[in-house]
Amino acid sequence: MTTIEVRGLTKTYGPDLVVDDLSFTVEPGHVTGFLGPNGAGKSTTMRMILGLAAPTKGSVRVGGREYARLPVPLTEVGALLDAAALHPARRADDHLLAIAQSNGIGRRRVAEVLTMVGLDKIGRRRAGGFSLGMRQRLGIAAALLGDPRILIFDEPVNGLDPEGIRWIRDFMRKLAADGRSVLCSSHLMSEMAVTADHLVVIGRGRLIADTSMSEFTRSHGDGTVLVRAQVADELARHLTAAGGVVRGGPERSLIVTGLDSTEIGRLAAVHGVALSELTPRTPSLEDVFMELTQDSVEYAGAAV
Ligand SMILES: Nc1ncnc2c1ncn2[C@@H]1O[C@H](COP(=O)(O)OP(=O)(O)OP(=O)(O)O)[C@@H](O)[C@H]1O
Repeated sequence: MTTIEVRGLTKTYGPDLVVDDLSFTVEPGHVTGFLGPNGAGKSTTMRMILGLAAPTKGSVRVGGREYARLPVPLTEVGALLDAAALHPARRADDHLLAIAQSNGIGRRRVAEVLTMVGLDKIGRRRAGGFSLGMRQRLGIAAALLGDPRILIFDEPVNGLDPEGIRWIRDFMRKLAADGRSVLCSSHLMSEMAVTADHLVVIGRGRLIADTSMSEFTRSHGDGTVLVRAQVADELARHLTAAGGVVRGGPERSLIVTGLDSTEIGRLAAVHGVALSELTPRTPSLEDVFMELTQDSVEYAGAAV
């Protein structure tokens, strides 16, 4: 079994309810994006999945068992929580070897994971001199040591340059394509839009959405279509007569609601109106996310 099953998970710190009756399942073969505004409870949830924090209520099963009951956890689940958690004076390969040996994993696997993350040429260098991108790769190498079927990444692309972001994105997608379960937290919506297949969205510790990426934007979309025609006014009349709601868009375009692009194309053809553009518009993941979580952000900025 390669799933993560979170059931009724709850965590309080003193009077603060940080994770509130959260239930979701992370399935193999997908990158599951774990989204939420700052302070939503993502890291706390991940720490409970990994047995680093005790739930106040509820349960988590990793590969069918509680983390504490996994005989060799590293072979079941690998995690990148904080890439800065390195001994700066230690060489990269020694860092990995220490983790490997304490889990009964051999030296050969250290060389393998260094190659997988592209650090094989610099494995003898001290981690203290590594860039953030290299540290992230080293952290991922550590997570892969036990060849686990489940991987958890907490904000893996934070602070990385575009090349580093692309590398991590492609790597996560490859891990999922191998049939692994990948759970990746982020508050970067645009990044998740091109990385994740499935989304679990939380706000103030509560589940807001648990859905496929396409369903997420589709079900929350306003379903507008952008249309351009030489005779925009005439087209607008026909569309309105057919039950559409039409308003002016950028650069003399029309934004239509209430009719889909097939229907608009058909009406244009029937009335002999040539179209130069017909674009269904789904809202960006960021738009949907902002709308869904607006009540659950910790500190909202004033409009400027
Ligand atoms: N050990 C702790 N003691 C008290 N409060 C804590 C502790 N750990 C986390 N919290 C609080 O729990 C809330 C959720 O924090 P958490 O780090 O899980 O959120 P997050 O979604 O990962 O946020 P971010 O995107 O900012 O990392 C925050 O309000 C935080 O201050």
